[in-house]
Amino acid sequence: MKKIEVCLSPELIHLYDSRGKIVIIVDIFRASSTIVAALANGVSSITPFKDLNACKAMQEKGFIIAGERDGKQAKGFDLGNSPLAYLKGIYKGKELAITTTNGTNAIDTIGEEASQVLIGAFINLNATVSYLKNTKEDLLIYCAGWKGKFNLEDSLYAGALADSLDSYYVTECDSTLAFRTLYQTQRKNLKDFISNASHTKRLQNQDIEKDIDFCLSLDLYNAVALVEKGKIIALRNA
Ligand SMILES: O=C(O)[C@H](CS(=O)(=O)O)OP(=O)(O)O
Repeated sequence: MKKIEVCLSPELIHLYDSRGKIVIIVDIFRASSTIVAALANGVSSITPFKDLNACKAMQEKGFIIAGERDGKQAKGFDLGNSPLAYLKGIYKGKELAITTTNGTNAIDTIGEEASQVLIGAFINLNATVSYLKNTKEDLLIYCAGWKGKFNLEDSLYAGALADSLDSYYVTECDSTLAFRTLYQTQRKNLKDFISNASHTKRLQNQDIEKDIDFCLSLDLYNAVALVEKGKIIALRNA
């Protein structure tokens, strides 16, 4: 049977072997939610960058550029890191380049040894669950955390995904067991529970409560986000 594991922070990723596995990267506040929202609202592809200047240079190539550092829109960029910026198909058909504090950094650390790399968010949880049910490989859920530290919202997403896939995978991984159980106890109270998280408080100070609320909404979209040859694209479930 397939196996599932959860890596709670980029500082721990060297302890995991991603060879031949599906790796799903999660950064609920806000990069992975923003990536899924952008693709579901018609952005044709998203190229993630670790480096701010490399991302900015993509503007000359006709890309829309989104840049965020410490929760704020980076200087000279078209957009910051808000998923709400992509609603109503404003950027439909456009190519996007994006760099964020934690999320695109985590994407950068996963090499080509993984069999597939997905990007996960609560807003497409069920779509990702349906997709993964039909795959053969083991699964590694990789939480982007905050500046190397563990965070609650990414870990609870990992618990939600593990819980939804319970009959499809086995696990000997303690972080999977811990967060599946925490999700089961908090699932009816998820928004309130995560509102205590450090990252929620940090972003609330930046007046982006609407983003937080959006990122914690379940199953708004049926698109699955897949990294392919350095770009993130949408797969739509049948
Ligand atoms: O803008 C965000 O949501 C965060 C910024 S911060 O590090 O939490 O201040 O970036 P992300 O890469 O999406 O975690």
